[in-house]
Amino acid sequence: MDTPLAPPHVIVFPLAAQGHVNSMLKLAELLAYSGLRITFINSEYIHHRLLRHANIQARFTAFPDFRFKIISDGLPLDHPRSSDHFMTIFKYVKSITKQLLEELVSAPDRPVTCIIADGILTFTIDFAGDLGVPVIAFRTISAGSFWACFCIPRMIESGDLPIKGDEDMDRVVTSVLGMEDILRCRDLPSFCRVADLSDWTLQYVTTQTLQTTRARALILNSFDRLEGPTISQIRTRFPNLYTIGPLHSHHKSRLSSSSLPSPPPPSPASNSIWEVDRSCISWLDKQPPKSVIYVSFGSITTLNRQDFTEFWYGLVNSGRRFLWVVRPDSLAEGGSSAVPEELREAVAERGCVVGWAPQEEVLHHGAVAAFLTHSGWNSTLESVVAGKPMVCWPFFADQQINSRLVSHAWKVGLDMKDVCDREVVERMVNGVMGERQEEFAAAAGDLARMAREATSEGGSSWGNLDRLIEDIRSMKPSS
Ligand SMILES: O=c1ccn([C@@H]2O[C@H](COP(=O)(O)OP(=O)(O)O[C@H]3O[C@H](CO)[C@@H](O)[C@H](O)[C@H]3O)[C@@H](O)[C@H]2O)c(=O)[nH]1
Ligand SMILES: C[C@H]1CC[C@@H]2C(C(=O)O)=CO[C@@H](O)[C@@H]21
Repeated sequence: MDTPLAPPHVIVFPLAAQGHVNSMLKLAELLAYSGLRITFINSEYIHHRLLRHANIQARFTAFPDFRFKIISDGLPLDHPRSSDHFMTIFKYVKSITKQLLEELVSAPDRPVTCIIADGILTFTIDFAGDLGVPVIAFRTISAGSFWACFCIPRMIESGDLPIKGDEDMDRVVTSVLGMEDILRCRDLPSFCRVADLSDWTLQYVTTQTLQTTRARALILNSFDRLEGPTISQIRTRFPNLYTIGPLHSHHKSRLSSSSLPSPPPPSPASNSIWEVDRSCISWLDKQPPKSVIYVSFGSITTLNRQDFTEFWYGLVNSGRRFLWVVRPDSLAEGGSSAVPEELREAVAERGCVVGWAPQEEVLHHGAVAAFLTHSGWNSTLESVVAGKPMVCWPFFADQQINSRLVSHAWKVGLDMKDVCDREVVERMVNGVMGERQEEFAAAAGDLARMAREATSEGGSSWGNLDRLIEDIRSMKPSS
């Protein structure tokens, strides 16, 4: 009797952060449903939290061929892991990657077909190359943010970078092709805001981005109609490009389709590393339709006491109902996140505060009209799919570009960029909930329809994922 051929084996290697693991685990799950063998490299910190809060044990035991490989991210387990720790993680993970891949590739029972590495960890390409294993890069940010990072050398050559001080921030940037009409200096990724071009983070992000050209292919969590002009530019440099997003919506539509080779798991797929407080859903159930602004700044952002206070006053003074996610580690100085005394009554009447919410469910709730967000790419896509207008307060990295896409490319919301005062919060919340509500809601509804189309059978992202799987199946495993 012939031995059946082993399925292709894909190693998935994300940066150890909620926003990155989220989409890369969704993709890994989709590949597993298509019959591929997966090894998902996870940090110990994230893995323990996923076991506790995201039910991954039950979800992934459904696939006998799905394994987690647990590594350290270089930080002690009790480190708070807010925005300023990435440099340590990048350096540490790079230092262990060679040995890690050698170990995985040498396992005789699981020959490796390819590695899908986070596009911010493209140093993987060198180590994998030595082992004869191809790498596909998956950059978890928007096409626009990826392309701006790719154009950093061009921006330097043309004099767009470095930015020459605060008065330069509104200068239009012309050297990011496809985005000439929308980008100002203040809309570039936050690590471009340095006078010294040898800055470590700027150099790191630029190098990792440029190295993407050496990957076999590039995956982006976006869809063609969302970022058309930029995606066309990217294709000129990356012909083997797979735009397969929004992945959370794609994941849902594939799992509800009848074409799956393996049956889907009984429970919904959450990749949350915090304990979800569902009391906010009961609270939302009691609010009138389209009356609530949902406020969340993702998994990494920290606020200083002053900005935090401005948000409290801005939200209360808007007169709107609000649901605000305040993580236990939201305050930069570790201070108290308590409501200012004089606002207590108003907050009790109109507000709900939780430590972590079931965000996708919240965004789809009928009581929610709009989203005040830090413009992380997952949050932006979740809002797009739910058809909810946004007020953006970008904090760092790619968020500065995403918020500009929201306000100036798609016109589905307003951008507070670089300003955090109570009057602006009040005005913008009332802008999306009141005066310009219909205009923004109509544009957001159109985007949501396009997103659904892209991730339905016959849609662009659906077709691209099929092509990606075929591409992987055509690769020869390492021996
Ligand atoms: O109460 C909450 C708050 C957030 N989330 C989820 O947490 C994720 C947050 O992801 P994202 O919006 O992308 O923000 P970050 O956690 O800040 O993500 C990091 O990773 C992203 C992808 O690379 C980047 O776009 C961001 O700038 C970077 O900070 C989303 O899926 C949310 O649904 C919840 O489930 N409940
Ligand atoms: C700390 C940030 C550096 C770059 C990473 C990133 C990316 O460009 O891929 C996006 O946001 C952050 O998670 C990372």
